[in-house]
Amino acid sequence: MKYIVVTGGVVSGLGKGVTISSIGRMLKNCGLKTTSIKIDPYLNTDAGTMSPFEHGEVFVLDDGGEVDLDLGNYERFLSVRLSRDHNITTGTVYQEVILKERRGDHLGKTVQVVPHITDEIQDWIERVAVTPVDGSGCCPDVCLVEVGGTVGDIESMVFLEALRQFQFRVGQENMCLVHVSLMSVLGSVGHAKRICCPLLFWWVDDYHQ
Ligand SMILES: NC(=O)CC[C@H](N)C(=O)O
Repeated sequence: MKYIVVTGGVVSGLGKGVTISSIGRMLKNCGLKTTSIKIDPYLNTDAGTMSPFEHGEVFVLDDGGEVDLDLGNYERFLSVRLSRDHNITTGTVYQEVILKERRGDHLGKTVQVVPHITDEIQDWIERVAVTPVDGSGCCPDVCLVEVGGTVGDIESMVFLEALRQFQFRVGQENMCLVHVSLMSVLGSVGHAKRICCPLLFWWVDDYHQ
């Protein structure tokens, strides 16, 4: 399994979803089976209770999951059928970890953001990535993962840390990063200011070690 992670920088609404959908479509046209996962760092467990003015229309999946509109683009571009598990939010991850804690899965242990939340995110991605989505019953070859919002959002940090660790779990040769960012050129300076996304460069430096 190969993973392509797409993040965004500076402002949202730059087209991460369309970037994922387009990359996925090109890979599909090359004969690869593609799937996708959308991470929404907000606390809501789904998009169903949010006003369309917040994040756009709510897309309803075959299994009734009310999710971010990006999943609608993935379905249309990649000719796949996704499930509610293809949308991960901070709310769903914490809910799952707290459920396990209450069930006694971690008895005697301190349940923490690292490693319990970060491990849950990685387990979740690995589990859902292999789910057949194109009706053929075959496991996909490539999983595209979109991190919603921007890398500068505090609520995104746990997902970025999980994905940073994920490269070591799956092997760096199996994961690549695409960053969609606004590179502003200030009139007085005359060149693009890459300092606009410092968090990402910390992440990428680690990625290429
Ligand atoms: N803060 C957020 O979770 C942003 C989610 C938003 N749906 C996005 O895709 O960017």
